Formats: sequence, C-alpha cells, structure tokens
Amino acid sequence: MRYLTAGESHGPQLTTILEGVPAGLELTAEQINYELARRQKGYGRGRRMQIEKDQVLITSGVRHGVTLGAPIALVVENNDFKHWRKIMGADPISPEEQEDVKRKITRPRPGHADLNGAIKYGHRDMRNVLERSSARETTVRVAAGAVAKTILAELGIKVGGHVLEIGGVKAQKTQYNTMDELQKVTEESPVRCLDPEAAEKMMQAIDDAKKAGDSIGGIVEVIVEGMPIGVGSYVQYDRKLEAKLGAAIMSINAFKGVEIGIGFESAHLPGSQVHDEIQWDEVNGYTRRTNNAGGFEGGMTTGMPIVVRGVMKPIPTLYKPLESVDIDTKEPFKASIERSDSCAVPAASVVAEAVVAWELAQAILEQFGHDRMDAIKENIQRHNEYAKDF
Ligand SMILES: Cc1cc2nc3c(=O)[nH]c(=O)nc-3n(C[C@H](O)[C@H](O)[C@H](O)COP(=O)(O)O)c2cc1C
Ligand SMILES: C=C(O[C@@H]1CC(C(=O)O)=C[C@@H](OP(=O)(O)O)[C@H]1O)C(=O)O
Repeated sequence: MRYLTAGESHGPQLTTILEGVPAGLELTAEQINYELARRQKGYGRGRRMQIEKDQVLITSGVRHGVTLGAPIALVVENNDFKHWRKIMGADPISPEEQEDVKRKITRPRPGHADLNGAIKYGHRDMRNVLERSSARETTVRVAAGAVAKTILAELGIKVGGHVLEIGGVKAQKTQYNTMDELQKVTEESPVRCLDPEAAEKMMQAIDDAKKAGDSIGGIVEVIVEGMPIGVGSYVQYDRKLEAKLGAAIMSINAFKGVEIGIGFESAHLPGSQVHDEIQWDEVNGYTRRTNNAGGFEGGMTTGMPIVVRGVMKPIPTLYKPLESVDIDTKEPFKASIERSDSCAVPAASVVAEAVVAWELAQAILEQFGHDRMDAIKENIQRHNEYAKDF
C-alpha cells in the first residue's frame, strides 16, 4: 500500500491517491470526514480553521460504500481558495493589480522551509515554497490515515492518541482503562489531553504565548492495541517497523523528535529495569509484565500496545518578529505576518495517529496479504492462534 499527496495550501484542493487498499473494505466519506474534523479542532489554531470545513470527496476506488481494490482518489477542497484566486494564478489580474497581487515573498521565516526551499528550487518568490511546505497538506494525510484506521479496525486493531505536554505544561494523568475511554476523554478536551487540570493550564499557556506574539510546541503520544506478534522484521534495516514509525512521525511538519516506549528514559536505567519480562498463559499466549519497549523488539511487534511519542517544535510563524534577511536586498528585517496558529499540538496528535495507522496497515498487508479483506482477516486469525500456542 502506498500513497502520494498533491496540492497547495491556498490552491483549489488537496488530493491523495491510495494504491493497494484491499477490496471488500466498507468505506464511507463520513468515516474520513470524522477524522478530518478531529484534525481541525484543537485550541490554539489561527483564523484559517474558521474558514475551512474539510470534507472529502471519494472520486474513485469505492462503489456502494465498499472498496474495489482499485486506486482510491480522495479530494478535499480549500474553502480559502476563493480569497486567493488571483495570487494563485487562477484568475486574470488587471494592470492596476499587478504590483499588489504579484508582490513576491522575499523574507524567509526562521524555522520554516522558506529559505532552503527557495535556494533548492530557485524560487525568488518564496510563496512557491510555503504553499507546499504548509501543514495544510496534513489534511489528506489524515484522510489516508482514516482509510488505514478503517482497515485496522476491521482487523480488531485500535489506534488512539493524546497530548502529553504543551509549552512545558505536563499532563499528570496519562492513564486510561480502555481505548474507548481514551477516545471519549480526548474528544471532549480542547487540547486532546487526558488530564483536565493540565488541559486548563495548557490552554492558559497557549493564550499567554498568543498574547506575547509567540508560539509553543509540545509532545503527543499514539497508542495502538491489538497488533499481532511479529509484524515487521529484524532481517534487514529497511524492514524494521519501528524505524518506519519513527520516519512517519518525523515526516509531520514541525516534528523534531520521536520516542518509542520509555525511549530516552532508558538511557538512565539499568537493563533489569528496562526489559519487559516474558510470560505465557493459555488465554493470552505470550505477554509482557511491563511494556517499556513500547510494543517493539528487534523491529517487530511484541503484541503489547505500541506506544510512540513525538515532539513538536513551536510554530515558526511568529507575530513577535525574529530576525531574518530579505533575499532581494540582503538587508536584515524583522518579519511581520498576517495570521498563523500559535499552537497546533492537539491537531498534530491527530496527524500522528494517521501516519502511524498508515505504516501499521501497510506492514499488516505486506505480511498477511493485500487483495481481499476477508482473506487478510483469516490469515491474521490463523497467525494469532499459531503465535499463542507457539
Ligand atoms: C497541524 C499543523 C499546523 C501548523 N500550522 C502552522 C502555522 O500556522 N504556521 C507556521 O508557520 N507553521 C505551522 N506548522 C509548522 C510548519 O508547517 C513547519 O514548521 C514547516 O513546514 C517547516 O518544517 P519543519 O518544522 O518540519 O522543519 C504547522 C504544523 C502542523 C503539523
Ligand atoms: C491550513 C492549515 O494549516 C496551516 C499550516 C501552516 C503552515 O505553515 O504549516 C500555516 C497556516 O496557513 P495559513 O497561512 O493559510 O493560515 C495554517 O493555517 C491546516 O492545518 O489545514
């Protein structure tokens, strides 16, 4: 299974084509729209989210609500496009408008793709960079992830996520009993946090940052329950599933770090306190007393919940100007901007769920077949029985 995305932030639409989705999966626009709406919520976002109401159009690969095994094309329109038609070159520009509409962006923002992208592709107008480097693209990655989640759900695998930290405010309560509870509590929290007291403080931190013209980042966690044992492989570096998850998280705009299980903490602990003891019983087969490894050993799943965390840096576009250099005049300047998110960590946690779901669904299909959902389901059931009594 693979996918590509296309589309500019202020262009007409975003598109993704998913190839290799098995036949026989029930898939509706509502399921995808549900995930798109989750990504749009979240405290700290800018004015753009009031303009957009992301809705998917499934233009191929699905008939009567069931996948055909053919490529699935998904399209999400940008409502904001109507305000950008001239700037994006979709409408003619009158001579009087030329100067205004064609004014180039020559002032790169520290922390964004502007300068490196302009040098790489030779764009003297950095709009040509920012249109594509914008995290608007994560809309269709979430749409692709929604399809992956639907495949996983059909196989009894659940994906959830939550926010652990925003702007230095840490969630104290991070435990939950079931994935359904995790889902319910985070849906009700404006910052997708399990700890209501911390959530209040996080929102205050976002307000404070916004007032100061600043931005803040944070940490998100994705959990996956129900993965069979032994998905991925240790035999070749590029087949290690853990590494693929790491790359997927790092591919999200503004993500600067990734951790699996207790991750960085294991640097400070002896092996006896890190490795998860193995046990066996007739009902559950092989399980672990703890899950410090976050569901992975040797690049393969252990059958325990997968726990992946990602670090998001603060948003680069700041109302409080940082120093940079105009690429035309080479003069230093302090940037001024029109609109931006001040914190997008809650939204990014939904993106993180989506990219993790995609990698896991991809790995499942690689191992258990990818033509028909019913055959894949049977293969996994057989594998789970085999692994239990192994
Ligand atoms: C959901 C989401 C929303 C974002 N919103 C903004 C924004 O409003 N302004 C901004 O400058 N960056 C925003 N970013 C971050 C930039 O897209 C990102 O920093 C930029 O593409 C440079 O890439 P890098 O940070 O991965 O190096 C957002 C990221 C995500 C995941
Ligand atoms: C549009 C989205 O996020 C955008 C991501 C983004 C960036 O630079 O990454 C910059 C902002 O774009 P604009 O300048 O048009 O407001 C965000 O709104 C979205 O998440 O759907």
